Amino acid sequence: MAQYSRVRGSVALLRLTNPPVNALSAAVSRDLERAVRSACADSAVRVLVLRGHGGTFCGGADIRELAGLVDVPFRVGVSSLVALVDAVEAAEKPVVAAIEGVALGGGLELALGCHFRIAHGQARLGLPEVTLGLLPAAGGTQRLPRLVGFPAALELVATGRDVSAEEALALGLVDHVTDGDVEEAAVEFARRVADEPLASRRLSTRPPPRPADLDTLLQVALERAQRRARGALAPVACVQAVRAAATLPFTQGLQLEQELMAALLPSNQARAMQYCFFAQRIVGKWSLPGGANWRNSPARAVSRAAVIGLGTMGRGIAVSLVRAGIPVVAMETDEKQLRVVTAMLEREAAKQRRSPDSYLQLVQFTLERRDLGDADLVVEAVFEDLALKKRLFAELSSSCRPDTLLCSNTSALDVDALAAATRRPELVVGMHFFAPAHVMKLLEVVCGARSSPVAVATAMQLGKRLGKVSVAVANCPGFAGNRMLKPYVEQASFLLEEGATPQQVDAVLEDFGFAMGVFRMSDLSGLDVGWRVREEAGLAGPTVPPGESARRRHGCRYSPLADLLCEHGRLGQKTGRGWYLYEGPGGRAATPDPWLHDFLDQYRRRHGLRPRRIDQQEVLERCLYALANEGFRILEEGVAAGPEDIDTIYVLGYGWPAHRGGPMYHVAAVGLPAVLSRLEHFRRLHPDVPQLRPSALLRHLVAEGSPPISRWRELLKGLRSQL
Ligand SMILES: CCCCCC/C=C/CC(=O)SCCNC(=O)CCNC(=O)[C@H](O)C(C)(C)COP(=O)(O)OP(=O)(O)OC[C@H]1O[C@@H](n2cnc3c(N)ncnc32)[C@H](O)[C@@H]1OP(=O)(O)O
Repeated sequence: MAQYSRVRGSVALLRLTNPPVNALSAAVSRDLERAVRSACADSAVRVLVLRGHGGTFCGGADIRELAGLVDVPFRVGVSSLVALVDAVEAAEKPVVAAIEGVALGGGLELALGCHFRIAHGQARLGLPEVTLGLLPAAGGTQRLPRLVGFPAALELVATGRDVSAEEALALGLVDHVTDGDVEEAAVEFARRVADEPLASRRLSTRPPPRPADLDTLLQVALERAQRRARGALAPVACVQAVRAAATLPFTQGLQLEQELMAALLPSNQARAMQYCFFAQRIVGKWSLPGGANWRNSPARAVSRAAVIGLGTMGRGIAVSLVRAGIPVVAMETDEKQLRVVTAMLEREAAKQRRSPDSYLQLVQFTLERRDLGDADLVVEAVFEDLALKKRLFAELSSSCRPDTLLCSNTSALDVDALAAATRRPELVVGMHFFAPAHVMKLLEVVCGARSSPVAVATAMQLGKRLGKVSVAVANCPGFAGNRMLKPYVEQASFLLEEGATPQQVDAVLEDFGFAMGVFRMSDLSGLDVGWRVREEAGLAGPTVPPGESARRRHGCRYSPLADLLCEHGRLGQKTGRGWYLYEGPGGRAATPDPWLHDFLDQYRRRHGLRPRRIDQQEVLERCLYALANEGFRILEEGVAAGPEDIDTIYVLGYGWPAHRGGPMYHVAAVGLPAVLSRLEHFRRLHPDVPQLRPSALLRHLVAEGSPPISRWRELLKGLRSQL
């Protein structure tokens, strides 16, 4: 697991080996500590270089141990890693970290224990523990501010953001960056510093810098952490731990760091976030009913892509492709959109510290379909209109190379219908990006009934290359994410009819941890989006059958509130009014609107609805259980392969708070029997709302004794699956 060999006579090269990411399990930490001590005791050794095996330094402590998936008591785990870092720092011979790939979490803490750090130009460094509901507990919160100062340390520890080697150099986190062989550079460097005094290189002995505005910095960091993830414990604990570096001697700071970690580790939030971590890896392991899967189906190389339509979605997709180094042909008739996408690319290039030209030269704008002919993959991102998309797919099928993959960014439409319009249905898949597509980490890959393994593999792989988590789902209206959103939004509207206000519902959801409540979200995305979908489905507008009552559709309860707002021209932020009032068209600050409250009063009176007081629990249960209930139906039908897929979709695509794990994780944590009983209760009260009827799968799981969520995926394999 950790060996050392001598190179160039006096340099001990220690290699940390624990594939795939050289995670520091308790056993590996102990082994490496022994190797460090042996090298230090070897009189032929003057200096040590520490590197990782297989092109990466270290992915941190072993998360399986932290999550309790491998049985190692917390004290043993922490003490092994802390002892390792302490031993490295205390070594009487210089230790140089040779960082390539990643140095994350405990891996970076280990590097902070080293006396010098050399990084490869492509390396990434960071302390992502906060994203696992934890904090760096091997001295990271105490050493980092002593090295890079408080502003940077607070930001990096509390957000978990990782930095490039270049940024690390600018911060003083590494001493040297090389684009050549990192081991070579580190050995060279080590020989130069072999005789340097080490006292000032031991971060634990350095006095922390004390900026004059430290109190303000800490206060701002705390408020930011609280705002960013409402109700999340870890970001606050991270700030508290870094603050200790300013106020306490190193050893006491370390002790506080470990006490905070000991409180976080067994918390429900940490469990939920670690579940999310593994869920995001499980979803990459897709399979299709015919037996094709991620292992046996190689993806096709995408060396040139095309995007059709540079509206909000198409622009983000084009930027994502360019950022990943993929040349793009972008087809758009509106010149204004070309200017917008050009400006976006320039901004992105600046963010990545690249020249604007390095991005702009990868895009070719065109009006001609024949220019798409050479693309390996086309992503269509035109207006959400099935007839228009079908026409386009038929044309693409004639004009593109016979092996070009045709992908649609539709968020709800029938991918099989698009495939049927082409002469290559096996090369058609949905690639549902989320807005803004260059920011959001989720990609729903929609597998049509005839999509081939190579098409699915290529779309899944491309998502990963774009830095996204790809989740394979089967084709059905709304796929997984938007299909589940429908009952959630509907419940919220019913609650308004029954006496709630948009701000009351939103406040409950935001207290739960959503970045935005359902009404603020709907104002942001635009009320007309759902209105169009409802019109197409015959639920709103001229397509509603004559004689249908305002509050019923197909024999079930229906709320026309959103349709009525659209008819009043209240489309959300874009028109300056929707469920809330804004400063003007395009405004962002939502304030309650007296007009809307009058409108709701009149509406209730018109329909004989007596408003009642609705408590927080009812808001939460009706919205979230209706949503999760649809999730069970999706699993039952095999539209998604497991709860991890749904939870990943919701956490990465819909702002579900990661510290609550996702909708399926949440209901499992609440307890399936309790959720079933509340759904039965609401169903009795609202017999005309089918979404409140508990799904067969929920009943089945309760009847089976509510197995843990980790077993659902296996159990579902016995049911009908489209994936
Ligand atoms: C009881 C002990 C107490 C210790 C106290 C000290 C506390 C220290 C805290 C920490 O260090 S927490 C860990 C912090 N590190 C991270 O959060 C990094 C997590 N990993 C990643 O971000 C990525 O995996 C990666 C390292 C950037 C590699 O990405 P890549 O896309 O190349 O591969 P993946 O598919 O993500 O991962 C491959 C494989 O490896 C598993 N894995 C990754 N990191 C860890 C880890 N730190 N521990 C255990 N396993 C890890 C991952 O689950 C995949 O496994 P699979 O089985 O192939 O799906």
